Amino acid sequence: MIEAKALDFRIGGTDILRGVDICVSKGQFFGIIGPNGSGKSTLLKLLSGIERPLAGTVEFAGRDLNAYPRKELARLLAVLQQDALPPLGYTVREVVEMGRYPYQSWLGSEKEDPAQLIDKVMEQLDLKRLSSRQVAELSGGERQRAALAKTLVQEPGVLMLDEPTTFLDIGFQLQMMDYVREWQRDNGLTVVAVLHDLNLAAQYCDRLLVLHGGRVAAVGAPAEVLVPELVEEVYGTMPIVLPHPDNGVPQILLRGRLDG
Ligand SMILES: Nc1ncnc2c1ncn2[C@@H]1O[C@H](COP(=O)(O)OP(=O)(O)OP(=O)(O)O)[C@@H](O)[C@H]1O
Repeated sequence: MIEAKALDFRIGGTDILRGVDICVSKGQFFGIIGPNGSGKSTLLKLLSGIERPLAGTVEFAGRDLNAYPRKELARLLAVLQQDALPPLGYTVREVVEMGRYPYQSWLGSEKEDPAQLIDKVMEQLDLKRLSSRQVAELSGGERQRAALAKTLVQEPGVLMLDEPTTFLDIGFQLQMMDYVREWQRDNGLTVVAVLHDLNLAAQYCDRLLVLHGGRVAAVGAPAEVLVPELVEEVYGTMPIVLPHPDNGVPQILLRGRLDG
């Protein structure tokens, strides 16, 4: 579904990404992890076409990303960036409706009325009671849900998420990830997510790519990637890794320097 080869990216003479390959199959939940500054958000920008690589190629379904007309790409791909909502003057419903832009004619109308779809997504994300509230008045978790609803009504085949759980408490973190997984399973959505929380990444992702200093340090299933030696090499701290009692995926326990 998504294939990027030999991606290089540089800012002001500094290498940010070097020789990054990534291959994501249709319907996969793919996680990008790595320490601060390792290039995760930059990689997501290259994969979504927000930035162009200095060298290398990005293809969606065998076609170069740059060959897609803008609206066609917007029907295929939705990106949830951090704090992506317009700050002022819109209600939650209006913001969610903006997700239908790729399907509208230049007059702003659609062939089929999207109201039912919008209602369904708002219902699923528990946004109906917030429908006429201004987005500026929402809590962090409510804003994240509204932003996710906007991307889901876009009915994308591919959803890219940049740290979608930042600022959310553990209840909302799980809720957010569960919503995305539900869509992934029910609608065959392909998900590429930059995640900081390694335990969430292990729970939800089919595959993980680890970036370290702008290069790929490892790629594979969570159990192949989240091993103590690699975590120590990349993050500089030696954790305890245990299988989750529910499903056996690796979970990380941190050790303070003075512990043990
Ligand atoms: N506009 C910019 N100008 C200069 N350097 C930049 C710019 N944008 C990113 N960088 C640098 O590129 C590197 C990778 O940044 P990026 O945001 O992709 O990392 P990240 O892995 O997403 O980090 P984090 O986990 O802290 O969000 C960092 O060293 C960052 O300082």
